[in-house]
Amino acid sequence: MLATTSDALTQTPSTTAETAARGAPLDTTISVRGLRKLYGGDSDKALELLAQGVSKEKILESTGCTVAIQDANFEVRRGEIFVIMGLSGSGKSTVLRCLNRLIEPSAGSVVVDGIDVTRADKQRLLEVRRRKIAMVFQNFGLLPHRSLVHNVEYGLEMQGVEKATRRAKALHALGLVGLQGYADKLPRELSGGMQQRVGLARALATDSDILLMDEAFSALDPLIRKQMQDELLDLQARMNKTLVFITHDLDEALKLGSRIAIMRDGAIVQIGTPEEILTRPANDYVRAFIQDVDRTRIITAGAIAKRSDVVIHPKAGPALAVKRMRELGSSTLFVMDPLRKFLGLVHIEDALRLVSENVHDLGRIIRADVPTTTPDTPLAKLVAVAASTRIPISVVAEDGTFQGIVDRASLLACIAGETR
Ligand SMILES: Nc1ncnc2c1ncn2[C@@H]1O[C@H](COP(=O)(O)OP(=O)(O)OP(=O)(O)O)[C@@H](O)[C@H]1O
Repeated sequence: MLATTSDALTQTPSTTAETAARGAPLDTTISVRGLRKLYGGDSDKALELLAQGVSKEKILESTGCTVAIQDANFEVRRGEIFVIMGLSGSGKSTVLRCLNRLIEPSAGSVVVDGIDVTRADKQRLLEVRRRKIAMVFQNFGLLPHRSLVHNVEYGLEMQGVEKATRRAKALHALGLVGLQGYADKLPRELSGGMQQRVGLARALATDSDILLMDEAFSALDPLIRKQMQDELLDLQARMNKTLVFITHDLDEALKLGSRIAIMRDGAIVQIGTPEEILTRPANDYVRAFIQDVDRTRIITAGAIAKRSDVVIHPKAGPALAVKRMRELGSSTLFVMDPLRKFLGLVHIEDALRLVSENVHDLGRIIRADVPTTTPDTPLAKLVAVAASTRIPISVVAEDGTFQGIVDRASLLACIAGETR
């Protein structure tokens, strides 16, 4: 496990005024507009053809330019894990490296916390790279003859941090990734997973708010990879960094991503939360991509809960309850008070009995002992519950408010891969 810290690396003061002035939402930390990258050949001519909608293949033929990014537009929100996913050659690494201008964009803008990186002079760009954006590479990028603590200190040396402070920060960062006690080892004495932790520690030690991670876990074997993913999520929850994470692995993207951008042939074809991508794929390409995913692990009760129709207020009375159930063709109604607090359900037979006994208090027949779940529960966890009862499962938030119901039909539709 990565160690807990009480003094998590602090965020630099936000430049919200600057950001707002540029028209981006306040919680945006990276804003990418009209980004294009062409490699080789006559790029002016190629950009012109690209603007005219000419295909990548034709552009390569007539100008010798490879179009790596066509026209990327996206925002990364502060504190999220923004995953860029796509097959090999789709342009992921190029996009990532344009964010800190390790690769020079051919057109478009990248604004990081109000700083237009694409127009920054050399000095400003160096500052951004040293203090705002750190990078974690797939092949770890460690210096083989330096001890781990010296490797982690490297970025701080570049920042000009004096020796005692950088040693303290490096040791602290090694502790964060669970490598306390390994400070004096050499990289070759560590496993791949441990080496990648050092890569991560080096990025964390710089205090950068933004971490760019390029296929950071792809070189690790599956078990270690899964462990590192869990630990990254844990670390992220405690440190509130902003992460841009590149992967070609859909499962990894779905597991880590607050939002995912799916790339194809240099273009972003969809940006959405894992649930949005699974429930509302933008086109056939995305649909084909996600077809084998176990959707019930990702989609939550809250996402498919039916919110309307099925509720009644406790004061409504049994006659109205019976009428509503007949209109809906349902044998149950879910009762919530005026503050949306969930009270339970009423059954049609009980309501009919009250009507025949001329009793008006619906409260007497509310059944509180019914299956409930929280909105963030993955559907996979509800399958057994749904199989053991005919009553729909009530989705109730932690504060007791009623969010809707999940019935067997919508659960089965989701398991069968039907998108809504
Ligand atoms: N230095 C370069 N010179 C010419 N073409 C390049 C260069 N770097 C990348 N490309 C091309 O740009 C396109 C996008 O490459 P990029 O490496 O960004 O894709 P990727 O999605 O990150 O792929 P991978 O997962 O294999 O790293 C590809 O067609 C690639 O061949």
